[in-house]
Amino acid sequence: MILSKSVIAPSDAQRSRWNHDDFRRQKAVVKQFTERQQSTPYLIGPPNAGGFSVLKNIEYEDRLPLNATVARLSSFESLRLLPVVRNALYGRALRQLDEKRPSAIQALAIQKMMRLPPPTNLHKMKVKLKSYLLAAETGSGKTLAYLLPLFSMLKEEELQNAPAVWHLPERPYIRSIILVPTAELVQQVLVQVKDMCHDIKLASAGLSQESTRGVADGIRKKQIDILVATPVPLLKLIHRTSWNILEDCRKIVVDEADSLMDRSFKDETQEILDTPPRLETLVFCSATIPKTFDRTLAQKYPDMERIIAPHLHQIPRRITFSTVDTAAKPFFNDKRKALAETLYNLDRSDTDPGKVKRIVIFVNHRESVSGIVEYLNGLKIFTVGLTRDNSLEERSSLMREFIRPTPLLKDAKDLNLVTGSVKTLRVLVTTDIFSRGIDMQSVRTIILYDVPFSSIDLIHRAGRTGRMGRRGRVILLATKSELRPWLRGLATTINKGYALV
Ligand SMILES: Nc1ncnc2c1ncn2[C@@H]1O[C@H](COP(=O)(O)OP(=O)(O)OP(=O)(O)O)[C@@H](O)[C@H]1O
Repeated sequence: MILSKSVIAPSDAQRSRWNHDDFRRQKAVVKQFTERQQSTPYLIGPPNAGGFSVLKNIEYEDRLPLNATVARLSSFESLRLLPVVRNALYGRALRQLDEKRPSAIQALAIQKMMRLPPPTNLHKMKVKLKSYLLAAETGSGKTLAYLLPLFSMLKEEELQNAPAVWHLPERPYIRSIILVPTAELVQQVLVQVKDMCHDIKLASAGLSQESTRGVADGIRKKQIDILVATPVPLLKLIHRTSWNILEDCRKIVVDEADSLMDRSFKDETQEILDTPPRLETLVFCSATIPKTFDRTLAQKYPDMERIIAPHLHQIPRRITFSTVDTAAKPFFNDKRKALAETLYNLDRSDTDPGKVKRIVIFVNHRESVSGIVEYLNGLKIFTVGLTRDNSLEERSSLMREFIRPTPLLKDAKDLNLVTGSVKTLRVLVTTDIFSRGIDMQSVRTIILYDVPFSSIDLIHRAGRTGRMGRRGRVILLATKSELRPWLRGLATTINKGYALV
């Protein structure tokens, strides 16, 4: 999974188990790694470290030139965006910020995606598919990185009266699609799209497994510029419509693309991508590039342009990572006790004085959620659980409370906080349904109750805090059996800014 000298240095017991060749090979990797570490600020480890390597390794040399480009593009004015889109960005998406600057992935994505096509090319009826991969660390503003070019392209086509627009029929149509994996993300992205499109004047709609049949069928009767959808309901709609409902769709964004292109979703996603007869722009967006995803993209879209932010696969330095050894005294492998003690410490800590402290606990299996919720509530720590078993309505209302700005403690009564011994905490126990894409700006602490299955899960779970320049902390609880050698060095590895593999 990871990659530092400390992580892969063998213990005496291991040393005796390994044969001589293995050990020499391992030593060579450490040496190579250490040399690179001394000469580069991006500490990328050997891909075989820990014997668990799922992410594509992005070489330092490939990251370096990007920094110079990002530095040059330090304002939205220096990027080719339509004024109506820039105004909606300033007046709506970033209205609360005094200084409005693009993040690295936004600068790179807008620069590369808005470069083409020149206006004259738009008069050709058949346009070659242009595909992109946008990859950047969690909380780095990837949503706007694909929305801003999408809005600009759609609007530009209207203003130039391009074939994509004058060819549009009187009947209903869908001009572009944003595919996301969950109903929560449909809601989150749609809110942002609708907010900005109020000014930009583009029509949008949402479709997920939670949409009623009436809502789904209603989509067939509308003229939609941007449809935000999950794959399965969209596919069902395509199948039960007698004409090709994606006849006029020329742009598709696949958000959380590594998950939408993995085994569980791949067939549905690919069928959707293959349905529009005149697809021009295809954007895959992700915070992680697993090797399998990388291979799929290379095979299916060999001409794809890869736009990769310099800090991909690193957990941002503003997030402090620590490990609690639950095998040690005084927990003696009692993980729940270690969790309670960790929460008591957070309650007493002086971070966010006078404010409610929001904490998210991730577990690997949804069956574990209710037990932990019961246990913590028994200790008068206000805790709620959130799994797929909750209705979308319940999930949305719980989510809203964790997403909106942190309330002051004096207002906490309004939030129905229990009057227990632990007054400052509001805890959410959940699984990976909440780990991807959800923008929890006011969550400062993430507790990993279980060791994540892979570096992919680790990056997404940890990424719910420390978003867009904010500080955060991640605490991993590990029992004796889970404390494998690479795990002991994980905190050092992450806090030094190593990219995970
Ligand atoms: N240029 C910017 N300046 C300041 N804040 C921004 C900027 N762009 C986006 N944001 C804010 O940063 C937060 C994170 O953005 P977003 O949800 O798009 O991140 P992400 O990269 O998609 O994360 P994840 O990988 O977890 O899905 C959002 O609240 C968004 O409004």
